Parts: sequence; C-alpha cells; structure tokens
Amino acid sequence: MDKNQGKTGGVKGYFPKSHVHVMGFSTLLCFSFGYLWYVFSGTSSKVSDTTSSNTQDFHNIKQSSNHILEDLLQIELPRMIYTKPQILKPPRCDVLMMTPWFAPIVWEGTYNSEILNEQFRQRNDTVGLTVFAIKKYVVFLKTFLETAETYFMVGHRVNYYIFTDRPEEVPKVALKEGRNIVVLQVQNYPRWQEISMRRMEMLSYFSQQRFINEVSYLVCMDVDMKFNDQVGVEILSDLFGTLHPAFYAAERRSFTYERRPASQAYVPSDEGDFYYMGSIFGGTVMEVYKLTKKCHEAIMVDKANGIEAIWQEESHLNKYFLYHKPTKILSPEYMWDDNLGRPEILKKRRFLAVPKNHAAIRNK
Ligand SMILES: CC(=O)N[C@H]1[C@@H](OP(=O)(O)OP(=O)(O)OC[C@H]2O[C@@H](n3ccc(=O)[nH]c3=O)[C@H](O)[C@@H]2O)O[C@H](CO)[C@H](O)[C@@H]1O
Ligand SMILES: [Mn+2]
Repeated sequence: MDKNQGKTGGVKGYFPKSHVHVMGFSTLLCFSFGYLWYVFSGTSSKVSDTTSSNTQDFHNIKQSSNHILEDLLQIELPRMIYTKPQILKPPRCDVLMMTPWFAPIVWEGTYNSEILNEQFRQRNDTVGLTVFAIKKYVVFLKTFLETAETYFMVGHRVNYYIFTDRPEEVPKVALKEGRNIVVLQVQNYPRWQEISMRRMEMLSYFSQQRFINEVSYLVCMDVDMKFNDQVGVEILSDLFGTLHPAFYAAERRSFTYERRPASQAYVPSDEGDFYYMGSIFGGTVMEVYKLTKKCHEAIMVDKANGIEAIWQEESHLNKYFLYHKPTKILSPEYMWDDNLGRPEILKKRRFLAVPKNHAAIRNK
C-alpha cells in the first residue's frame, strides 16, 4: 500500500509555498488601460470641448499604455511565399470548420502552420504541458515524453509539468533546447476515479501558485497517450476543448453528459453543443485556472451530496464548456483511438490512446 493512501488533508499540504500572482494582475491592468485608451480616444475625437480634467486623464492613460502598444507593433511577419486563401474554395467541405460562436475547429488542411509558428515565435511564449502519472501510470511517461519531443510544439519553448507520487520513477528523457521537465510531487488517492478528478484541484492550485508566473498557455493531457503527428501552436487559444473521438458525429441525445439533476454536472437533454473529451484541454493560464477551479468546486459539492458524475471530471468539463464556450475546438485528430478505425475525414492521427490493461494498471 502506498504511504500516502488514505490521507485526508487534501492536496494543499503537499504543495510548495506561494509565488505572487504577478502576471495575471499585470495582464488585467494592461487590458484595462488598453480599453480605457480606446474608449477615450474614440470620445475625444468626437467631442471638441474636452474638459481639462479629461485632458489630464488622457495624458496619464496615454503614458501608461505606450509600452503595450509598442510591444504589439513589434510583431511583424517576414516576407512569406504561400498559396493564397480562396474564398470560393474552402479547404475542407467535409467537416465543420467553425462553431456558431465563431470558434475555429482545428482540422488538417485548414491552417498554415508556417504563419502561426512565425507569429508565435515572435512572442517568445512558453507552453506548459501538464500530465499526471500517479501510481502505476508512471509506466506511460517514457513514450509520452519521447513522442512529445518529436511532435509537441516543435521549435517552441515547453515546460513539461509532471504530477506524480513517484518522482524517482520519472524517466530521464533527452530534451531539445528551450524545453524543461518540472516534477511536482503530489499525493495519490486509492480510487482511480478520485485521482482523475483531483486533477482539477491540483491544476487550479498550481495555476495560481506557479504556472501563471512561468508559462502563457497550458495544455492539460492524459498520460496513457502518445504523439503520432504534429501538435503545434494551432491548438492554442484562450480556452480550448477537444471533440471526443467516439461522439463527434453523434446526435445530442447520445452524448454521455451527466443526466441526473442532483449532480452539479447535470446537462438537460435539450442542451449541449458537442461532447468533449477530458483527456486534452487547455488555454491561457487564467482561463485554465477558472475552468479547473469551477470544476473542482462542483466536484466537491457532488462529493458532499454523495454523488459522482458518470464520467467524473469529464462530465464537469462538458458542463463548463456548455456555459463557457471554448474559443477553439480540436478535432478528433487530437484525440484518437485506433479501435475506432480510420474514417476518411481523419487526415492525421496526432495524439493516440495507448491501449492499457485496466485491471493491471488502475488502482495499482
Ligand atoms: C473510455 C473511457 O473510459 N474514458 C473515460 C476514462 O478515461 P481513461 O480511461 O482515459 O482514464 P485514465 O485511466 O486515463 O485516467 C485519466 C488520467 O488520470 C491519471 N491517472 C489515473 C489513474 C491513476 O491511477 N493514475 C493516474 O495518473 C492519468 O494521467 C490518466 O491518463 O476516465 C476518464 C476520467 O474519469 C474519463 O471519464 C473518460 O471519459
Ligand atoms: Mn486516458
């Protein structure tokens, strides 16, 4: 039996002490100034008799926002040669490329990774990949990390955050320049369902304590997976989810949302856009913080009421995405299982489930 099993203190006791929430606050400040500047300059051009106190504000705001605007102007693409987009010939006619709330759905053939990479490179951002390898699941880490080095965010800065109760069993994997592994020791839980759900709590805690100071985006993934093709900056957006490979073509009534009103994850039968998979989602640290905090709180309310959602945190994630629409959606290219065959629409299989023997691996 693992030494941490049965401990009831929650995750907090296992976490390092606080870092300051600098980036979130300054980003918020920048946006507020940017907005004020915009509103104000719009007003001042229309109203001629601007009062002196307004003029004072104008100068203050202008000074504070100057550096932000200069930073934005510095991002400029070099001369690039590529085929032009064709308004009358959409790149894909076989799949939905945009949701009704104008979030792109990412399919092979719909984007130009050269442009996206160049834009992202100039921002010099770091992407955080979070992955949990608790108890027996450490066996998946080697393949996961080796294939990530070949296919995940190639050419960009990456921090792998590995949450584990067995730090000594994290394999040594050779990393390319600008890429780091950070091992975060956390407790385990006796039931695999609890381990899976507690990811929401740990992600929200570490987003606030650490990730906000270290990375711009988070990509949160299952570990029983391997990369099989490029997964790059095309996936990044404020908040993104992934279509479940078994349900992308399904009717709403077949979605396996939580259907019991007693659960916080309840979704009524006449609502729902897509069925999202819990094994890959992400966004900016701020958005992932909001998502994971809200899902964790809902999971705790369920726990107090003696109910566990049908698909654990995946059910809560689906509820969240219904009322906080993702700004980008990944197609099943980004979460595939070869047991589902190879449909024609699937031009790439980028992230694949690794077959696992549930009896041998779960609760071990
Ligand atoms: C086909 C299927 O059944 N899918 C469900 C199942 O996915 P999965 O069968 O993919 O769940 P899973 O066993 O991969 O668990 C999710 C993740 O939690 C971590 N982990 C889990 C257990 C453990 O002992 N150690 C550990 O590290 C690990 O990162 C793993 O990838 O369960 C999920 C979590 O509830 C979702 O509900 C999925 O929809
Ligand atoms: Mn999994």
